[in-house]
Amino acid sequence: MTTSHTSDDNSVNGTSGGASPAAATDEAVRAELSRLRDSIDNIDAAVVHMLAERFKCTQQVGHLKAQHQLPPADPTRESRQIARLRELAESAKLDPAFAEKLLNFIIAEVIRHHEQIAEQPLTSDGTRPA
Ligand SMILES: O=C(O)C(=O)C[C@]1(C(=O)O)C=C[C@@H](O)C=C1
Repeated sequence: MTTSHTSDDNSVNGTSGGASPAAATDEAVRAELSRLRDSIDNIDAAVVHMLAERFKCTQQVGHLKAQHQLPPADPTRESRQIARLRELAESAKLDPAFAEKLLNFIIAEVIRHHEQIAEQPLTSDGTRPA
């Protein structure tokens, strides 16, 4: 959406009296921006909640791996995840390179957590503190 303003148009800063066509356009732009930002905020909240759930799962994986002396990283699994995510991204019209970078970023953090868990000393019952 584009808006053309003349050089003496000061409706953007709210001093035009509010009745000019430009002021009405400005209001429509502000309303559209606000509607889109509300959706962005909802999507960001969903992303945070989904990531929190993912990290709850990977924390359990970290404990399982530490308990059974399995290495924190599994490059074979990662390759499959990346190939799958790139395909999903393509069909969703999302840049596959971006999807891959994002997954690698998340996995790097998970591996860091796995390493921290493995470094924690075992408690008397043979488990590690959550
Ligand atoms: O599936 C595993 O083995 C995990 O530890 C989880 C996970 C992931 O975050 O998806 C993290 C590290 C591994 O290299 C592969 C995958």
